Amino acid sequence: MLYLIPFVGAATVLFVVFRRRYLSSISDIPGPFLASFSVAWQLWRIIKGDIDRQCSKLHEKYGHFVRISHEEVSVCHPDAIRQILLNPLHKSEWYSVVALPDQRFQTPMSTLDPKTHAQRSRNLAAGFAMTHVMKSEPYVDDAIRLLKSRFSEFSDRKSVIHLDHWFNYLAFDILGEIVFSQAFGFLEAGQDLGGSIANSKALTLYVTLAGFFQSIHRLTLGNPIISDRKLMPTQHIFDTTLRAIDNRQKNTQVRKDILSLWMKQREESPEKFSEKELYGCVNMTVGAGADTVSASLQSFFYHLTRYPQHLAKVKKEISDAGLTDDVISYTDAANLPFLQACIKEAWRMFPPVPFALARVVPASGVTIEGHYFHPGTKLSVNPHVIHYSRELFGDDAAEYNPERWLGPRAKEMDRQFIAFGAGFNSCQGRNIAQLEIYKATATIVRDFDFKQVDPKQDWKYDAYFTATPYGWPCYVQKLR
Ligand code: HEM
Repeated sequence: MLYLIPFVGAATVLFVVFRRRYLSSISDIPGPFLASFSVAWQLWRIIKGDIDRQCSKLHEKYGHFVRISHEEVSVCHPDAIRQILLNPLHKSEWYSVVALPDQRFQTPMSTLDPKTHAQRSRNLAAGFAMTHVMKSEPYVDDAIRLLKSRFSEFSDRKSVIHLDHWFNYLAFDILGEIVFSQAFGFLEAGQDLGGSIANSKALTLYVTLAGFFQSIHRLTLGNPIISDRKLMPTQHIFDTTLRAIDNRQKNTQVRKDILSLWMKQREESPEKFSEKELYGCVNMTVGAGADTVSASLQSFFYHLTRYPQHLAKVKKEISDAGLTDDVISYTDAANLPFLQACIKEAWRMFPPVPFALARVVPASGVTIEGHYFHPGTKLSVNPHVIHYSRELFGDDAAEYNPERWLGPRAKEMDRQFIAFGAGFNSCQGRNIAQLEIYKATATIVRDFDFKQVDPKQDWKYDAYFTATPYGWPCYVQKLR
């Protein structure tokens, strides 16, 4: 009888493959062969680091709907954002993995249903509110001032600078100030202290893949027994968070930072905000708020060095506005329309989260362009795919053209702009990101010029859940 086992195993696999490929409610949706019966295509493209570009190519070939796994359809359609992200639908199981280091550390991001998500988000709202974030502006100024002085050193020495490193140091240090009342010290040290930045890339790849294997993840590396022994690959970022909390306790000059507001919230309603949840949320904030900002700043300068006409125009706008403060204020930067268009276009060209934001079709089903999707199907919207759609952004969608945000179609395109996601799960740190990015771009573009060591060399990046470019060394020249 034993000799039958391989045959029964093979027959079962063939049956599952046949059923998924030919008898599923999404069998009529085109896509790669592997995706018609498994998640193998997604895993392979994530490991290759090009899932965003591959998805865009497939939409170019097949149109509005592409089957990217046996149970998931990527949608690139004028109604996609309204029907899928704003609806609001439950998030796919994938998101559970972002409870780090294990499932006891729940956050809004790891929460799948919109109701519980809203309740968890309320705990964090005061800390992320613009009125509170703005109180940190002087400390953001300090960090930008320090970055300027480090850039000046590179300029004086005429040595090569890697902006991916320096923008990450800036973003981490600002997070430290805003969340823990103290910079992490990356800018001061001029290096990746403790390998935090290098590790966060490995962590992102691990998390992006582990999201497809929740049960295995929870039984193995995402198991409390493992995480309590600090053996998790995700441990590094958690250690960074714990160290920052520890240092904050010793700090006699703690301000009313984000952590103080969240701790107050927990004191008032401990039943609604557990200690583990608080730690999870701090961890999520540190994890979400550095690479994304570094990617945004890089995209701004990378594209402007390649489009001198836009660079000249943004410099002129700042000069005409007579902004002479050593660090330009948030309000002044927010009032420069062309600068704002350049920033937005940088986000459009390079959304720092270039991954399928997947939601689950509810019992009532979802119909898009007459196509009925059955309950349980995963529908996803990928910011990169949407932003590069010629149907949504015009024939020049692949071109960096900030003028598009000042033209007659700007409002219409704005509805398709999803660098920060959309709906209940959209980015809660957007105010912080905007504060630092508006100020840093305005100040640095006014005070420095960058030239790529090899102007023909494209940057590199690996698209996991987030993506941060690298590999475009520059020379920097101080202007004032
Ligand atoms: C330009 C920089 C940033 C971009 C483009 C960005 C983009 C995003 C995107 C696309 C999502 C997920 C949406 C989804 O899954 O549907 C997200 C979630 C999130 N981001 Fe950001 N982000 C940025 C910076 C930040 C910063 C600086 C922080 C905090 C300091 C932050 C905190 C968060 C949090 C907490 C979530 C989870 C939201 C939730 O599930 O309720 N982000 N972000």
